[in-house]
Amino acid sequence: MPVRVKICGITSLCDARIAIEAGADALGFILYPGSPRYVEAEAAAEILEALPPFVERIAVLVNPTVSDMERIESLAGFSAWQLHGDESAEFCSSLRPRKVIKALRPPWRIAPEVAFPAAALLLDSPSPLWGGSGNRLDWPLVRKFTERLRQPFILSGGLTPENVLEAIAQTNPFGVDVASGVELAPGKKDPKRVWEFVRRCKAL
Ligand SMILES: O=C(O)c1ccccc1N[C@@H]1O[C@H](COP(=O)(O)O)[C@@H](O)[C@H]1O
Repeated sequence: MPVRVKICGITSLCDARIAIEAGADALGFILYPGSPRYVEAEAAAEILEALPPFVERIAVLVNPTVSDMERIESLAGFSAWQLHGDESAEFCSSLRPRKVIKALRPPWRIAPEVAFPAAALLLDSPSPLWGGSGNRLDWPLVRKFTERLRQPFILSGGLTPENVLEAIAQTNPFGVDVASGVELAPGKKDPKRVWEFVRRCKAL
């Protein structure tokens, strides 16, 4: 199965179009105010309205309340929710039927054999800002953990056009997710790096 690619930290329609033209499957919008890639829900909604179909639109949040999510839902049409904080299994379960991607950082405190109530897990590296650190995960450790996993997982954390093929070869993820590794500056994508990242993933 071809690996799915998410380009995260989109803050403008121009960058969204670059990622789509490059062949990305999903775009991520950081709705967490502590991030240098923060985009207000109203601004994200304007970008989403201009996007073509068949592109996943992911809202990235850190420890949201249900009412935060309901407010965003009233403004913008996201297709899935990437929860990047300390959200519990019970909280994720309560969000059904929304599609949840739950981000986890090592040390992983879940048993991989027990399905977590989320459409997918996203494995990221530790970060003081919850995400977008550019720090790489220990891929052999990821492999060991995911071998027993019973649901799709997305690899993230410090991926770049230069290392993504090695990361995929070592971990065999359902998808890959990149924010800082394809940027000119936080919140501004580098078109060449976006194209190169997607091209390498899709050439597999
Ligand atoms: O990118 C951010 O600023 C961010 C902030 C808060 C939560 C998640 C965030 N991004 C996610 O972090 C990972 C890894 O990013 P990077 O490629 O290492 O820069 C990725 O899943 C983003 O979706």
